[in-house]
Amino acid sequence: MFSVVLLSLIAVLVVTIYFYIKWKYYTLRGSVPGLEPEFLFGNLRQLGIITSNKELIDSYIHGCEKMQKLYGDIFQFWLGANHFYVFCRPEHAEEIYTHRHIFDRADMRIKTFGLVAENTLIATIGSEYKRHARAILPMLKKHKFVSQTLIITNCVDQLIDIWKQRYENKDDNICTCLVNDNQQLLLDLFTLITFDYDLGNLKRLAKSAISLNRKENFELSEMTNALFTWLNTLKRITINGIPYFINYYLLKFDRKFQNALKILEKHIEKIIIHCQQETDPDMKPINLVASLVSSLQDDENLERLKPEIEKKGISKKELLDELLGLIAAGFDTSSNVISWFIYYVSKKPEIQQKIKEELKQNGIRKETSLDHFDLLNECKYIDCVLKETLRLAPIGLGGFRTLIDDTVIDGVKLCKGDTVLSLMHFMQQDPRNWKLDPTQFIPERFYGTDAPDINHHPFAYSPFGGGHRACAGQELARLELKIIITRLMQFVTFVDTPGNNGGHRQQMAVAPKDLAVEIKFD
Ligand code: HEM
Repeated sequence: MFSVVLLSLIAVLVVTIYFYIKWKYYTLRGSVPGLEPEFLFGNLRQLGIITSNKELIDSYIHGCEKMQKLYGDIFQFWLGANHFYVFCRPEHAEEIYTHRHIFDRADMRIKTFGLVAENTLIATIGSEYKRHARAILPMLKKHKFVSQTLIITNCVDQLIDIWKQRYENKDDNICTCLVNDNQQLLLDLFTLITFDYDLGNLKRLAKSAISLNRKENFELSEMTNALFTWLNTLKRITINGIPYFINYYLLKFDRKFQNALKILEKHIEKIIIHCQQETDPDMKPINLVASLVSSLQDDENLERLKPEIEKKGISKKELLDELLGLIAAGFDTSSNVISWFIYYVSKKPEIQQKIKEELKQNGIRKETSLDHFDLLNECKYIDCVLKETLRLAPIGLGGFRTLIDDTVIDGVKLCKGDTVLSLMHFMQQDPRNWKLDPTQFIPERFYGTDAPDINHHPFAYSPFGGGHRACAGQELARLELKIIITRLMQFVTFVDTPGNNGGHRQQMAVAPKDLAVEIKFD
């Protein structure tokens, strides 16, 4: 009898919890249109983004685009358990990005990043954010990197040599692993210029190209492997639909993830020691890691006891999280932009030709070393190509913000705690915002003072988000991408092939699913 009562009570409890979670997390709110979400999956399965066993088969961007077609410019959306209101007009973006006292970094970002690196800039707000920003933001300004041009070109040169080894004068000369190649390029390059640390992936890639002439037989470095485990975990917890506190405990017992963290801690400890040995404490920090290391707290225990507003500097754990967060934010985005650039220009040889002519006109030939970024100042067409790539490439959804006060956008009442998304990618391709066909890759839309789309609405184009929480690395990103594009165009031409079909593959950012080009060496 007792056990029957107990079982009944448990059953009632489970059903109550189920309905509570369903009501709290998975129910349409107010009058804003949207698809009634499914338990755990939200709208992801309904929109064909994931399968029933949570395999990602399409990008979140396609999902949001389908919703816009169904419901118009304002709708609600569930990415797993994460609910947000989506806004699709530049006027909405302006409202969201310019009112920093109402819209701050989104809770879902704080919580998901917080599970894998709770102290990264991306996952902090208020005084804690300001303390981290003081150590990081000044070091991500463009002028801090212009002297690193040679490091960037050296990395690109290594990759071009790898391609030569693999494809020059070979029958099988179609490259289908560019997304991976570009990831290794950006990982090595990013850790070198920001942390003065060589991950050695390009060297490994080169070795495998020489010894086996096969691109698949390539072993990642220990740190890169751990980094990918960490990134995949971040991607998984973003979409697995499980409430945060359960994910928190699942991660505590996830051995693969915990091992990866230990490996990352070990390598980052090495980076810190190397940096401390190399840096003169009386000199100004010369790179990002040096700035972070110089901000390390003298007495962590003492700082921990202070209220946040009085804390100074960052702890060692915070430094580890910052480095991970910056790699996560910086490498996947930039490497996918390069992959999309290659995809778009392989379809338009005339654009590659125009870039090459611009380089020649500015005296930049094959043998010209790009040791001064100033050399590229006059290459305005390349700027337009990069701008157009960032407009069309489906890198991310846009800016997420959580409200810290009630407000109204375009007649929609929003409450403190609600999360909104300014759907940047959609706006960048919405025909209402562009004169020339926005589905086409046309750098000329921005080229020259009277170019057709030069006077677009300022908030119709925001690949780096906007406002006080816009991308912290955008100056670095623009600089490294311009140098990479230039260096590639100094030496190679990308030629379209029958398997070069594009499509979306959702990683942290979105990569082209089928990128297959012939690489011609000029
Ligand atoms: C083409 C490359 C990149 C793209 C398209 C990109 C895009 C973005 C976007 C859309 C956001 C969200 C902005 C918002 O919510 O308004 C963001 C945030 C961020 N990005 Fe980037 N990013 C790129 C490269 C980088 C690089 C190279 C770094 C670092 C070195 C970086 C560091 C960050 C950080 C730290 C944040 C969070 C800022 C904050 O929370 O205040 N990003 N990025």
